[in-house]
Amino acid sequence: MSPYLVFVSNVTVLLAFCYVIIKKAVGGSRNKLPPSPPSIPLLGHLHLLGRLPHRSLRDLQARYGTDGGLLFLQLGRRRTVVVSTAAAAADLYKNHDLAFASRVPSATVHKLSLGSNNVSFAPYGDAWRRSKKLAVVHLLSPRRADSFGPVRAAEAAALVAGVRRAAEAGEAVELRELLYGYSNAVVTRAATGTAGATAEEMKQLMVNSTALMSGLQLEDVLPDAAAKVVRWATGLEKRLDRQVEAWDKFLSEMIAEHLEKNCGGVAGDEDFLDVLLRLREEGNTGLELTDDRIKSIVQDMIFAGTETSSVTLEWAMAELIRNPGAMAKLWDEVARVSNGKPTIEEDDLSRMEYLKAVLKETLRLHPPAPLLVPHESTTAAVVQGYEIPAKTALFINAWAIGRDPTTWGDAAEEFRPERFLGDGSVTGIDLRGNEYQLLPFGAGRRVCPAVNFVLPMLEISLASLDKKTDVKKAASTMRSGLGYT
Ligand code: HEM
Repeated sequence: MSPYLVFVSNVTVLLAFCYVIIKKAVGGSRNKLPPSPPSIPLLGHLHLLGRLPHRSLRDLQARYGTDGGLLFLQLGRRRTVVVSTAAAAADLYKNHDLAFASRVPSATVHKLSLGSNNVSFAPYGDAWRRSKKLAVVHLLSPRRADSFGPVRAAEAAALVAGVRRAAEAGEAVELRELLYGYSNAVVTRAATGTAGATAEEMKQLMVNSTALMSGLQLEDVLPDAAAKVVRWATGLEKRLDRQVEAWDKFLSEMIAEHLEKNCGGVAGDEDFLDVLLRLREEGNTGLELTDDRIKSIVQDMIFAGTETSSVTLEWAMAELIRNPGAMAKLWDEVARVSNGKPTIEEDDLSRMEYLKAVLKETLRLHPPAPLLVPHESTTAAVVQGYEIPAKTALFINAWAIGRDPTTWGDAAEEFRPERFLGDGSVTGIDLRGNEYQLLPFGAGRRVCPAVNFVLPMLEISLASLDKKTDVKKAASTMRSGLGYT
């Protein structure tokens, strides 16, 4: 063979070899990520999210996903994995919980949460672990939750009185406002002992902060430095600074009042702020409880607890009003267990099985955080056979998982508390993240630490809004209606 032919054939073999290697590498790396819809430059898949992202994500999963239950999205700058089935959630929580235990960083949230020195937004690490332990052991333990029984009873009575007043006068009632007022009062009284005008001030701070934190954040699409310039140029940075100052002033006054009040020791039950100040004195949490950290933790509890609880109550009432059969069963149970007593007592709640099923069913269909709070991975992980790189955001679509017909059957979209009762199809499923089919509080390391605290708070208010309260009469004249989205 001529040297020329040898050269040409060698080059051809070499090129073919390179082609195969490159194709394999490119194709292979694409194959290693979960399936993904077509994207557009800069936004990636952001434009596909819509007004109710949990709904859009379920539709995207149905259209582009596979049985693995994972979808890969490029949301602006953020690589994101969405989990939409109980099986994928089980794999993730059982095998990769640690890898995904951090939070997606956000400059706005960091600022408004007073430096993320708290439980909800702290990145995974020693400080978060110690803060979480502190919350679980000292703030939200079953014993501490019990100690707030009188607060729940008083606020449930105020809620009932508000509804009755409206029903008797035949007036329109903003049930949403009353339920928010109830949740806000219980959570702020537990956190700081505060009610009345001060709780109102706190409510205003929360409303303003939520408006600044919700929706698309600049850093989602722009590099950090550019996002900072835009925040400064648009006045957003100033608005954030003002909001942080207002929180800081408010919480500093709160600490000063508590220190003054507690100088001879706390009389009666402690609120969260009392507990944190006492733990600082005792000095054995392994965490430096500076004023700033205490402020951030107290603010975190109020933020995490208020809206979630009031939205749950609102959905429960909405479902009961549009399902009169369920409402009647609940009222029968309340009447039977309370046996003619004028008010419901917390001891009665343990005998109200239908009430508990109503709450489970409400949280199944309407988890107040439908995508939980986004996590972020700190290391690469192989989930359901796909390679997920480090620094990938994770959305668990608890809303879609709660409505998946493979778990919940053909009537998955219907409100049927009976499914959790007797020989119902899913009797044994609980709310604590042990069953990956029902995840309103999340699961694993980042699970909500407040289940003990919040369930009696939700139960006592729902049981108290019984037949005698005339909630139906009041609700039938509701001005704004309940959220049916
Ligand atoms: C119906 C009421 C509530 C629901 C449905 C709920 C749900 C959740 C969810 C989904 C998460 C995120 C889980 C995750 O990241 O995977 C969470 C976290 C958290 N919740 Fe709740 N929550 C409720 C009430 C409360 C209350 C009343 C408090 C405090 C008083 C609270 C404190 C927290 C905290 C501190 C975290 C952060 C946990 C962490 O990052 O490790 N929650 N909650």
